[in-house]
Amino acid sequence: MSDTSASPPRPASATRFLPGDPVPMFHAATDGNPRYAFDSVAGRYVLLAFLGSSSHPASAAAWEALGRARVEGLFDDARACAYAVTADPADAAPRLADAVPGLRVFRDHDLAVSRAFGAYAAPAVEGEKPVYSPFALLLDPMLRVLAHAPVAEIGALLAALAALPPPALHSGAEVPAPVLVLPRVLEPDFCRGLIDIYEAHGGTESGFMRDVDGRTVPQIDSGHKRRKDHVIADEAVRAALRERLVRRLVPEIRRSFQFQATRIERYIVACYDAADGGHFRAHRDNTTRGTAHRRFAVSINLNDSFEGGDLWFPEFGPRLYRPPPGGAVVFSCSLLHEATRVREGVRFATLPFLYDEAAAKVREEGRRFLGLPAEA
Ligand SMILES: O=C(O)CCC(=O)C(=O)O
Ligand SMILES: [Fe+2]
Repeated sequence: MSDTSASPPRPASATRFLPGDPVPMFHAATDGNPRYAFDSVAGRYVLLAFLGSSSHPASAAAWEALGRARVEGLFDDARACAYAVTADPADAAPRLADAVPGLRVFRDHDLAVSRAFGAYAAPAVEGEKPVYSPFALLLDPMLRVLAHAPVAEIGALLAALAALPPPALHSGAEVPAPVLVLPRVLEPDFCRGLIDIYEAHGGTESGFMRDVDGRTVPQIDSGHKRRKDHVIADEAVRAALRERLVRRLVPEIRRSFQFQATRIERYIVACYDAADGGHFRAHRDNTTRGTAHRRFAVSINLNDSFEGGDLWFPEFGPRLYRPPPGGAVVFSCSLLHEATRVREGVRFATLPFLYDEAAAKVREEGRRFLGLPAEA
């Protein structure tokens, strides 16, 4: 966005992030996960402490303070969690070690994260060594800055965190997620027909996309996602589904979001079965190069004879969303969302992604990175 007004004043502490600013998303190694996705921690308060190295006395003291606060119950992964960022290989466990739930360590040995957040900056004078300026950020459940402080003053951030309301009330009152809930998209007979197709063919365990070594490839991890999908092969059924989306869903997306959807990805009947713990944990739908074109995700339930199997949007609080059979929940593919575990029965759904002509160009580009033939 271009703007002719002056840039905001520099904050007093080392961070260039001011209250209200969204922070960069990143992947970094923890001891438990070589590619921990920071964007997936949204939905709770987050304390992100750039320590640099615990060989700095102030950073060592901040680490101690985080550990004490965790023991006192401040960091539990539900209301809040904390992350220390170290660039120092000498901080390997046990010097700095994860204490789950609540406290984890990012191993930022290439300094990519520290650089992105301005904790590690090139020297002002050429020839001098770059400087690491340890500081901490307190983030809201949408991963926007609430407060910042040099690590020596981390106590002030911990006190501020302790005084905050539950995450769902961080903006003062509970707000619904910016999603569209739309009943009556598919008729009961049409829903029944799609379930019949699934039952006639069965489904195959479906993965999720991840970028690995520059390619977007499907991954199977039953801890993250458990669902079987049948890809609808019958062109007449695809056309009938498309017709209903164009007639009943596309105009409502235009009304609510000023977006003209012209393309559909994915004609599937998905099945989350309580018998194998069907679920899909918190994720966003457009975070890989092969999926960057996706604009709106659509969840249309085909039945209602199940317990659990709700959608929720952690960045916007704990409210659950469950479209009636034949009804849709439509949401931006960049929102964090989760399909909760089906506790009883079987949930059938059809789950298209919508995009437009501009995004079709992005998809064409993205095909180069797909590690599998792209679906029509
Ligand atoms: O089960 C749902 O309604 C959502 C599925 C989902 O998030 C996905 O397939 O990416
Ligand atoms: Fe999704």
